[in-house]
Amino acid sequence: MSALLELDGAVARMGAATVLDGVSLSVRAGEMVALCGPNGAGKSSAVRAALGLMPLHGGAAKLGGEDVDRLSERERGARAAYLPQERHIAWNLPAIEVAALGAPFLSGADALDRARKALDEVGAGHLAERGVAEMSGGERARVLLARALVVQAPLLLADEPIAGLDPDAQLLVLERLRARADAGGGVLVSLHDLTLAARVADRVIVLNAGRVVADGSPIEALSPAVLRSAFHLDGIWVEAPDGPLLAARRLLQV
Ligand SMILES: Nc1ncnc2c1ncn2[C@@H]1O[C@H](COP(=O)(O)OP(=O)(O)OP(=O)(O)O)[C@@H](O)[C@H]1O
Repeated sequence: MSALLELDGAVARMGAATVLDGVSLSVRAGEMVALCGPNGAGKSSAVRAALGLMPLHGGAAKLGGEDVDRLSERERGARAAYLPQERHIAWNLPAIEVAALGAPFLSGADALDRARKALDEVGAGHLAERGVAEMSGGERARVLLARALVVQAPLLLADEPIAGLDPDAQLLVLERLRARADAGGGVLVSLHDLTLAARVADRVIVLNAGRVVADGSPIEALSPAVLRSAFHLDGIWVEAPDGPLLAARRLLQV
């Protein structure tokens, strides 16, 4: 079966900068892949390129085996749900109506029903009637995740979905994404927390300066050498009761 998402030697530039420099990666059904890397490594760019939201200067981006440029926006939307890093919502609508926007092709009642379930799933059922402009950043993040879950596309791309969330909410969100993969969907999630990435993901892809520098099982990909070269960390993995735990300190000299 072909991958749900594929970047094949993707090259992208912004102004004079090359932000993706021959990136190849894939996400298959049933797989949760964490995209890790330091600030500016190209994680958001890779996600956007995969969705056809950033033009490529070389290589290819495919969704469901088809070149993304050949797909209409409606077809892209049916193949992939996208939770962007940006959490701005222009209109002060109740959370349930914002979440229902993830299912524009359903009747109003069905969309609202699905939206209510998704809000419950992310622990935001109590916020359903509240205007999104009257929420904290973390509450709004849950509403936007609910909107992405409402889409029910085979693939879910989430760009730093746990940034700014409290620890319990971080684990809840990752559990929901994990559940998507366990139910047969593909999930690509960018994460800065390497311990959480190692605990939830089947595979970790590390980007640095627009290149893939590791792709493998979490502990393999986040090896001491990669921690050192990509993250400037002196780190080791230790076995803790709930899974691997990264013990790391900054490298003073690289
Ligand atoms: N509008 C822009 N114009 C020029 N360069 C940009 C623009 N947006 C991003 N970049 C550059 O593109 C590179 C990749 O950015 P990207 O947002 O993909 O990184 P990231 O890994 O998601 O970073 P972060 O962890 O900080 O969110 C960075 O070097 C960044 O400075």
